[in-house]
Amino acid sequence: MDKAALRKSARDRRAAAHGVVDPAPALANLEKVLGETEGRISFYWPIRTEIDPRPLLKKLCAHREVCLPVTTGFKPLIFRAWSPGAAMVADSFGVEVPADETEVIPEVLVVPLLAFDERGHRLGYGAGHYDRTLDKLRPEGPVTAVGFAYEAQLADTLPIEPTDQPLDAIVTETGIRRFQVTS
Ligand SMILES: Nc1nc2c(c(=O)[nH]1)N(C=O)[C@@H](CNc1ccc(C(=O)N[C@@H](CCC(=O)O)C(=O)O)cc1)CN2
Ligand SMILES: Nc1ncnc2c1ncn2[C@@H]1O[C@H](COP(=O)(O)OP(=O)(O)OP(=O)(O)O)[C@@H](O)[C@H]1O
Repeated sequence: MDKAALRKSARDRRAAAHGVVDPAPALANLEKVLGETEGRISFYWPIRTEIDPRPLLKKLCAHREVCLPVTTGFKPLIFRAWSPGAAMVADSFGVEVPADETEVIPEVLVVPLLAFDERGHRLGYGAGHYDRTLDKLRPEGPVTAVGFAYEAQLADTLPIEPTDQPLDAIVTETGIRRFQVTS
């Protein structure tokens, strides 16, 4: 299957899970993984049928610094701090982001995705935002990238590009997969 077909299939499977699969176990698994990390966490503000990490964003912001990604074109993401009640605006890709433009840098990233495989590779929307972001952040210091998805988004095999940045872990409602990241 080519990437367009993989994206369509994964989008359909994600949509079928959304609103049907109870997200509570996925959130509990994500809380466990994030509890093993230190530093500022980037969450994401969900679009369409992405699994919603915001219950944990709202819970963890009491004792962790949290932020959200902002697109500025086909470039690495930048990040803005989030706190409850923060004013939000749409960014260049139509995703809600904090209006306060002060930039921060995360050590931990909760990464949205369309499909993932058993080796920790992900397929996103094709803009390369998280690949570019991890490529930039990883040489600057330890970064933990955690994919968050419905188990239905598992794909048999994904085409791997040289620029693909593997994930350190993938969390779904059925469990936690951890990977040895060598790059
Ligand atoms: N919630 C969320 N925030 C995110 C991302 C994401 O995947 N999810 N991103 C991840 O990099 C960045 C934004 N990048 C984006 C790239 C493409 C599209 C988009 O709308 N793409 C296609 C297809 C989407 C679909 O049908 O599901 C479109 O234009 O219709 C949105 C955001 C940062 N913030
Ligand atoms: N570090 C990088 N520097 C420059 N271009 C990059 C880098 N990483 C990825 N790209 C480019 O971005 C695009 C990413 O395409 P790919 O299909 O891998 O995206 P994706 O991982 O599905 O999407 P996303 O990360 O936005 O969710 C490719 O054209 C790739 O060449």
